[in-house]
Amino acid sequence: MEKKRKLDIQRAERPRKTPKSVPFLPQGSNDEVIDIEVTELLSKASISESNGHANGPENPSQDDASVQASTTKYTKPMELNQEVEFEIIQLSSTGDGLAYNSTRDHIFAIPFSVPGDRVLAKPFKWQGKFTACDYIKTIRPSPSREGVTPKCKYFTKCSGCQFQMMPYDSQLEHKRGIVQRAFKHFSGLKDEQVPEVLPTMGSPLQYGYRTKLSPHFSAPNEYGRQNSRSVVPDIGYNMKGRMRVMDIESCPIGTDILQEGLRIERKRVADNIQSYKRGATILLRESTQRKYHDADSTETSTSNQASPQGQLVHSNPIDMTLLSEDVHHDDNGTPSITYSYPTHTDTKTYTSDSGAQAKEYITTTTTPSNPNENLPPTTKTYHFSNTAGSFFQNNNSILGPFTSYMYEQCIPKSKSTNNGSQPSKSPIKYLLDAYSGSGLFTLTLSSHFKSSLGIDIDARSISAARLNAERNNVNNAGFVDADASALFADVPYPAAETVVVIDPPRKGCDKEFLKQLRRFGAGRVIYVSCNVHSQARDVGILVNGFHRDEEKRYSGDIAQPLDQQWEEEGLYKYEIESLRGFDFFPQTGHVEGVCVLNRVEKKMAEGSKA
Ligand SMILES: C[S@@+](CC[C@H](N)C(=O)[O-])C[C@H]1O[C@@H](n2cnc3c(N)ncnc32)[C@H](O)[C@@H]1O
Repeated sequence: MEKKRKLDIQRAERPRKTPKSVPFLPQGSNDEVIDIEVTELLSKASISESNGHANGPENPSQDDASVQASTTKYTKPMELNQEVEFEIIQLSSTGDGLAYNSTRDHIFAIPFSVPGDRVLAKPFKWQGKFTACDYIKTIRPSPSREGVTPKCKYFTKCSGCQFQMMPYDSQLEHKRGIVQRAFKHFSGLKDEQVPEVLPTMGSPLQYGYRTKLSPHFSAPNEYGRQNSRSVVPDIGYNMKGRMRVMDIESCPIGTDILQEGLRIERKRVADNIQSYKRGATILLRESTQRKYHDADSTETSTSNQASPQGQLVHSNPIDMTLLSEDVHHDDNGTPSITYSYPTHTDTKTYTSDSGAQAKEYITTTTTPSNPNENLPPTTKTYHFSNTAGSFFQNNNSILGPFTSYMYEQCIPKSKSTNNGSQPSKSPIKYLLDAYSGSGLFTLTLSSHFKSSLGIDIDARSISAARLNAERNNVNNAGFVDADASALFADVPYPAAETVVVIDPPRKGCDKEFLKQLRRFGAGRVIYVSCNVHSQARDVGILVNGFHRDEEKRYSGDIAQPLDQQWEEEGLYKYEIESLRGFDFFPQTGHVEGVCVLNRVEKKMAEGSKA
């Protein structure tokens, strides 16, 4: 009986089947993001039409127009699969150029195009309000493309990169807009609750930066396998807009050693194709071994105790001026590349074994908190080893500036935030690192704190984090291998003196985690995310306790109380101090968001919490 009741509940909670004109769109997915932006564009067109129309309503509000646009039954705008010319008017957060049809009541989404372009494209998938198109060619390029040549021969076919035709500054500015729109559409917050988004921090490397590649292939041809023929499938990435793999021999956003690895692993698969019954993904992960010139031995041959000869935490400034680069293949054809710098040499290798160890170095640079002291910036180099198949950030070149930024953000600098209220008066002395992985933040931020605690659900990452703490001589950090929401079960730190760093996977935090965070009431929160849409939703919950209501979205009412009980229990709320994007993935449409929040002090005295 109980079992049947459960099943009924599950059924009732499943998304209801919606009419074709209102498809169910997974929250924060690319489909939902483009749907919202297309709706907005159609609303604009409908407002300008109405304003210019003698019998139209006088000054209809934006909301009226949204409702109108969202409830219309859409008709297919044209036969698909024929080539048409379009004028691009806007770039969506999903990286598609958007164009109106001639009657401005339908949108076409054309990848690899920018506003100002006139392009030839082939509509292939009607999706109600808009139609997805294949890019064919640019007929009249926008002036903004001038001087930019895509570096990849697969660009405009492969789904990996969207922006190789854009100047890098424009990519960064566009990503700032993505963060802005994410908070406008997904947080449920009022404009005055969201500060101006700071300029996107660029990546030092804009090509050759990815330290992990994962090309894949579909099931090898059955006929070939049965007849012992070598029929090698395409090995690479999905074609843009299709679930079909295209053959990719090189990927210029990958690091040099991974280009070598890609060539070798493609050949390995081709030579052994008879042994594959199914498709597979190939892991390629870079690993670095560093030798400092001021130490007489490499790190791995020294003990874990810092010694003048073989320092594990390298505190002297390092000079990254490249002096020479030497590609080497050993007798088995295994490649390595040695890069020489004035202070050290880095030897890069790659692994395709998800259980092998991969190693990276990250140098944080921090300026003294009191500018009057006139002290030089302090640099510290950490090294991280982790299992190649576990999570680690994929762009090493930005991790130095990024962790330095994170370091600066841990402690509030000014007495008031841009919203005019005050950050916690209690000094921040403790760090809780939720979704810590192998300890990137727990360790690089550790010198700020009396004590730090990292938590991650991946046991392999937590073992790596403990070893990384030892190897980097970080003695004030502990790690727990558990679900993030367990973090608040028995926190040893006073809430007002604690900063919580959150860096969840793309789907964001679950409600239980956010509820517990608001109950604990950490003095400061830094929310890092590779999906600014789920980040905006979660930040909305921290700030207002409100969330977007899926059912009501189409009637323009997106902010609903999450849970009356939360409000009655008087859980802490937050306000946003700053918001900024980081370009972890140049040439692609992705942006990493960092949102810094302060606890709002309760009006009534609640001494026991703080
Ligand atoms: C985006 S990664 C961030 C890792 C780390 N902060 C870093 O930058 O290297 C997200 C991490 O969340 C972990 N994770 C996923 N679901 C989790 C959960 N429910 N509780 C705790 N950790 C989780 C994953 O194992 C992964 O290490």
